[in-house]
Amino acid sequence: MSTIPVKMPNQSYDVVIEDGLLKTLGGRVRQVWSPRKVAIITDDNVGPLYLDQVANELTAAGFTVITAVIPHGEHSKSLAQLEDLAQQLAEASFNRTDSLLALGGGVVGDLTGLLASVYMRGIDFIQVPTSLLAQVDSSVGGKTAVDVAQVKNLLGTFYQPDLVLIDPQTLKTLPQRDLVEGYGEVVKAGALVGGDFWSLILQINSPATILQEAAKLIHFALDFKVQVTSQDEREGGQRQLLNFGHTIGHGVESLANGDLRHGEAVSLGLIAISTIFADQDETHEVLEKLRDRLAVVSLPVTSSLLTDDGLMDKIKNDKKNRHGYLNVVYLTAIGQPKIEKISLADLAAKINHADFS
Ligand SMILES: NC(=O)c1ccc[n+]([C@@H]2O[C@H](COP(=O)([O-])OP(=O)(O)OC[C@H]3O[C@@H](n4cnc5c(N)ncnc54)[C@H](O)[C@@H]3O)[C@@H](O)[C@H]2O)c1
Ligand SMILES: O=C(O)C(=O)C[C@@H](O)[C@H](O)[C@H](O)COP(=O)(O)O
Ligand SMILES: [Zn+2]
Repeated sequence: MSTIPVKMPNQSYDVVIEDGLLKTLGGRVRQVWSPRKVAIITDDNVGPLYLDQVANELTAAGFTVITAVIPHGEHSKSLAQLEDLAQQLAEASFNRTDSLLALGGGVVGDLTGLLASVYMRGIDFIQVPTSLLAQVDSSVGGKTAVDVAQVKNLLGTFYQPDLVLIDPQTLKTLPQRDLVEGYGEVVKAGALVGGDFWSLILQINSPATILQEAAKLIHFALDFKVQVTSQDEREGGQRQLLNFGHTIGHGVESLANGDLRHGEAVSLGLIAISTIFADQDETHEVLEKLRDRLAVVSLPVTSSLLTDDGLMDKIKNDKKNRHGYLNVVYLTAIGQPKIEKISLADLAAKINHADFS
């Protein structure tokens, strides 16, 4: 068992990582919350696997539980789904003293976090991430969102959970495609950090090894994410590093309209931005190292979406577009990230000239 304490400017919370933690979840939640009504929000894949167990744990710990099950997948990160959940809370007479628990992947976590931040102008919530992506990235740091007008995370808030409870055992039921896509975010983080984190990534050569090393990967990724987000919650500086691979990644994810998982889109985005900046021996080396690590687990490293005519239109909608300029992240070496301001026109020209084959 290990606990990573998170100290944000206005709030502190713990990230607890423990095999089998779901079995003691009620007691853990009781340490941070007095008895109250709790709505567990999950999706229709995770619900049948873990909802009864989590609901029973909370009930035994003295909470009054209601449950809401949403359809799985990115399309549930929508205003319609947010409204539907708010309606369910209102019907159950939820008020400001009641709380939410997100049980699922990044979709459930982002949506539940947003709902918690706006329901009656803010109620408490806890993250119980069950996908690799959510355990290494989305459950920590407080970004919440839904997609609107086919723009990723267009409406969202920064809103921190009261607790993050991670049981790596839940990854055993995660379908292989979802395990591997989550690993896309791990490669992103490992490449930013370098050192022992990257050394571990060099040992991963199959989905089975991802699962075997999951606990260590979660620790490495979250140590980094906690350190960055606690110093820069609102993304004015260093937090921009966590967007490595996301400028083009979010663009291709939107273009794919549900056919690419987020981590797969990030994989393409990492390769695309590294290709664009591969103008010296060292940056070429970075590109080849990333390609090798992503391809070894069959993450996508090339796609016709990277040369799609509509890609720049999607990128223009990025919420980090400031008067026609974006800050993008690339690496001069593994563990050596750089943030560079680039105009949309220059980025478009670089994308047009790049060889993404
Ligand atoms: N807030 C953040 O900081 C942040 C960071 C990274 C990504 N994200 C967002 O996270 C989302 C992607 O998250 P995701 O990859 O977890 O997708 P997801 O939530 O859709 O989960 C992937 C799939 O795995 C299933 N699943 C989850 N846990 C399972 C388990 N233990 N057993 C069986 N099936 C399980 C889900 O039902 C779903 O079908 C994207 O919307 C992305 O934008 C947010
Ligand atoms: O926590 C962050 O900050 C990140 O950028 C993590 C990303 O992996 C994540 O996909 C995030 O949701 C992207 O945020 P956005 O602000 O680009 O929508
Ligand atoms: Zn991401």
